[in-house]
Amino acid sequence: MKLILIVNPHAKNGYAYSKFLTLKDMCDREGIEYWITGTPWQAVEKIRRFCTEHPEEKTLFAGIGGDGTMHELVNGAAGFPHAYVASISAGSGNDFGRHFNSFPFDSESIHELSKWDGRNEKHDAAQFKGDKNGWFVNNLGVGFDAAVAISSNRSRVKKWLNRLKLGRLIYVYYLIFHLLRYKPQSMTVEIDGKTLELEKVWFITIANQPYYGGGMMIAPSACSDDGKLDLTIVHRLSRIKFLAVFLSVFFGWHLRFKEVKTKQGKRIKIETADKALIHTDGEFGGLLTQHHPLFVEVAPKSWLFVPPEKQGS
Ligand SMILES: Nc1ncnc2c1ncn2[C@@H]1O[C@H](COP(=O)(O)OP(=O)(O)OP(=O)(O)O)[C@@H](O)[C@H]1O
Repeated sequence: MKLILIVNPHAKNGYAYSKFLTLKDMCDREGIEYWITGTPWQAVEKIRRFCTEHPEEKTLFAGIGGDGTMHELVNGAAGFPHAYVASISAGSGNDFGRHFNSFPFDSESIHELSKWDGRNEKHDAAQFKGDKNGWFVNNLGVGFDAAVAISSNRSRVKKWLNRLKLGRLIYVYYLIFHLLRYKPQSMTVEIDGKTLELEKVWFITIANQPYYGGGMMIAPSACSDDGKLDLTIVHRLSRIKFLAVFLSVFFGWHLRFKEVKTKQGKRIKIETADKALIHTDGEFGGLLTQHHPLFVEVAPKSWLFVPPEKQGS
C-alpha cells in the first residue's frame, strides 16, 4: 500500500504550501512521496496516469488543499478500484471536509496516513456531461450561484482580501453585482424521466452532500451514499425576495419559501434556450447553452474515501 500526498500550492493563498514546507523534511526522511502540483488539473492527470501504470498497487492519494483540490483528486481517482482518497484540510471553504471529514494539517496526520491499513468508505460521486465533462463530489450549480462562485474565484482582489482575512467580502460584492444584473431564465429539467418546465429560474443546485459556499446547508437531506442526488430549484421570485432566500441559506431557512423546490433523482438533464454558467464543486464547469444541454448522473459508491480514525477533525 502506498501513500502519495498531493499539495496544491495555491490553496488558501499559499498557506497550504508554506505549511507543507515545514513538514517536507520529515516526508523526505521517512520516504513519504509527495507531489506539489504545478498547474490546475495536473493532479487529475497524474493520478490517472499513476493508476493506469500501477494497476496492482493500492494507493492512497491525500489532498492538501480545499474543495478545488479534492475536486481534482476525485476526478483523478473515481472509477479506479485501487485508488483511495483522503483530505488534509488546508483550504479556505472546506465544504468537502465539513461533510466527509478531513485530517488536520499536521505531522501526526501524515504519520497516521502512512500507516493506513486499507480501511475505507465507499461514497457516491456524480458524472456530468455538457460543454465540459467530469465528476463532482460536493455539488453542481447552474445559474446565479455559479456566476457568483466563478466571478469570486477569478477575482484578483480575492487574494488580497484573503490575506486580510476578509475573503468573504468578495462573495458579498459579487452577490450584489449579479443580483442587480442577473436575468432569470426558463429551463427544462428532466429528473429520472419526469419533465419540469420552469420559468424565471435563478439557480438549480444538484448536491451529493449538504454543504456549499463555505458552510451553507443548501441541501440538508443530501446523503453521499444513498445513490441519489438532491436538487434545489429557486425560481419565480422578485430580486428582493431572491436576496432574502439566498441569505436564508446561511441559516438553512430557504426551504420554508414556496419558490424553493426540492427533488431527488439519479439521472438529470437540464436544458435552456438561453445561456447559464455551471460550477462543479465551486470550479468552472462550462456553460449551459441551447447547443450544450447538461446531463448529470449519480455514480453510486464510485470512489473510496479514507476518513480520520477520530471523526470530527
Ligand atoms: N498547481 C496549481 N497551480 C494553480 N492552481 C492550482 C494548482 N493546483 C490546483 N489548483 C487550483 O487551485 C484552486 C484553489 O484550490 P482549493 O479550492 O483547493 O483552495 P481554496 O480555494 O483555498 O479552498 P476552498 O475551495 O475550500 O475555498 C482550485 O481551482 C484548483 O484547481
